[in-house]
Amino acid sequence: MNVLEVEHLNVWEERSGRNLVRDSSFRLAQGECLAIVGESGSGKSLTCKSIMRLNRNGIRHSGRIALNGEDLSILSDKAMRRYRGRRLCMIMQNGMSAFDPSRPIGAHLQETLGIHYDWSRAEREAKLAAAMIAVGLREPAAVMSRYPFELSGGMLQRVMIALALVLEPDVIIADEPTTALDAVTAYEVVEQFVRLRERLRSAMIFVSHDLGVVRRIADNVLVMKDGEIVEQGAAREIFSGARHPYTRYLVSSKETLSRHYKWLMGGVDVAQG
Ligand SMILES: Nc1ncnc2c1ncn2[C@@H]1O[C@H](COP(=O)(O)OP(=O)(O)OP(=O)(O)O)[C@@H](O)[C@H]1O
Repeated sequence: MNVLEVEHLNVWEERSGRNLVRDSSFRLAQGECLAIVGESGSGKSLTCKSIMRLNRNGIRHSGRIALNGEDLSILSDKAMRRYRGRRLCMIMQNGMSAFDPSRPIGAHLQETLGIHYDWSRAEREAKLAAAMIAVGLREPAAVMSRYPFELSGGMLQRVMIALALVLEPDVIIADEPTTALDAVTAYEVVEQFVRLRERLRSAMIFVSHDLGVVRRIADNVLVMKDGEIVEQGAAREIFSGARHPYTRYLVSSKETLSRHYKWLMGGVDVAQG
């Protein structure tokens, strides 16, 4: 069975009636990673936020979004809040905006786990510490005592990945999680996402501008343009034989970045890669 099914998703601005995402349908199987690519403003984030029911006031959506066969649109806001984090986990582009700036990271993480699990404080702390070590944060106690602004972008992304490891959601939605990072840190963070998938076998939506990253992590790719899906299919096929001219344009225009990424990953010669 599919973990997530999105059927005929439409997103629009209430005030003007302007369509922002049109008739979008896709599915996600267990353990699958689906990349959503497309230029800025094509509707990638609104698609993710609609699934999470996190769109701002003034943005409406319709269509069927089902998690393990259960239609999410019939859930109350309270029930949906319980699903967020525990079953649907979103990892944002900017780690800083995901955490409460006025409290140490550990307090925020403890509270999030406390909402979803009946563990004691000591259990929560032990699980968080183990997950932090697993994602390469060597001194969990020190990280937990810091405020968000005291950690780098790469560390904040690792903290969010560690939290996802403990929460074990059914679906992880990562919205451009590496865009704000330098190339080397982005590479390390992508590798943590790869490991996260291997460990949890969760389904994942990975939004990215960087087709090099998409090649590394995605099984399937969905291409958006002006609020519509213009192409979807297996990542290998999209990269080798894209049918839509826009996808071909994306693939060719991102080749330079991909070469740089391959070079970082495996020492492939930039000139040849
Ligand atoms: N709160 C909002 N109110 C009105 N329009 C919005 C709102 N949020 C997004 N939009 C519009 O919806 C369209 C799609 O936005 P979205 O953020 O989903 O794009 P995106 O593909 O994620 O882009 P990026 O790669 O820049 O994040 C854009 O035209 C954007 O201006």
